[in-house]
Amino acid sequence: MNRIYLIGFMGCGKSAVGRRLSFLLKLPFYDMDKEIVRQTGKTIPEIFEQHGEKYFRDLETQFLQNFKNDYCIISTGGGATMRKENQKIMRNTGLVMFLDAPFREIWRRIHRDPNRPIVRQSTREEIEALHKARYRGYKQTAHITIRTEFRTLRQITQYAAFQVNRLKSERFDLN
Ligand SMILES: Nc1ncnc2c1ncn2[C@@H]1O[C@H](COP(=O)(O)OP(=O)(O)OP(=O)(O)O)[C@@H](O)[C@H]1O
Ligand SMILES: O=C(O)C1=C[C@@H](O)[C@@H](O)[C@H](O)C1
Ligand SMILES: [Mg+2]
Repeated sequence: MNRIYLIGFMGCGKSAVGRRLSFLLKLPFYDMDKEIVRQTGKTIPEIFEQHGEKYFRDLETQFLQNFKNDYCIISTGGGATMRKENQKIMRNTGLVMFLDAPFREIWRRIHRDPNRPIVRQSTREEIEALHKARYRGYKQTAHITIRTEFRTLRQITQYAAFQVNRLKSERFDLN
């Protein structure tokens, strides 16, 4: 139990909070999407186009199975909590924090981004339905849910750091 996983829908703030938390707690930061891009030498849209979504989901599971570093912060892909297998690995190897942002805010942040194949191919209603369908999975996977509405990135990061320090003595071995 010595990693911190940030989970949640696309655009909820995982990368932005992860970077700040990494600085505050002095722990290295890994972005799962970026690691997959680095390992495959392909962009995420390329992976989806050339190999399909299932292949990308397998890469996510492989990343979680093979990742060896401890004492770090990992920002996960927005769909990485869909598989039970992935949920298990995350809960068993770290503290899992769900950044819970309201859908209208998420949509405002992601709808023009060309690097998100799922958003590019879908309507707002479809993405909202996906958010709804995944919500329970995020809640179930997380040890802690952080509601981000009306909070700045700084406030969210400080709250996350407070939770890490609070839980450290109980079950989270970061020393
Ligand atoms: N609480 C917040 N207040 C203001 N801006 C925010 C907040 N959370 C995130 N943002 C901004 O929203 C955008 C999306 O955030 P970010 O890239 O961190 O999301 P993400 O969860 O990593 O998404 P993905 O991994 O799917 O790309 C960024 O420009 C980020 O600075
Ligand atoms: O929500 C999703 O299914 C995804 C989110 C991104 O982080 C990437 O992992 C990819 O674009 C798929
Ligand atoms: Mg990100």
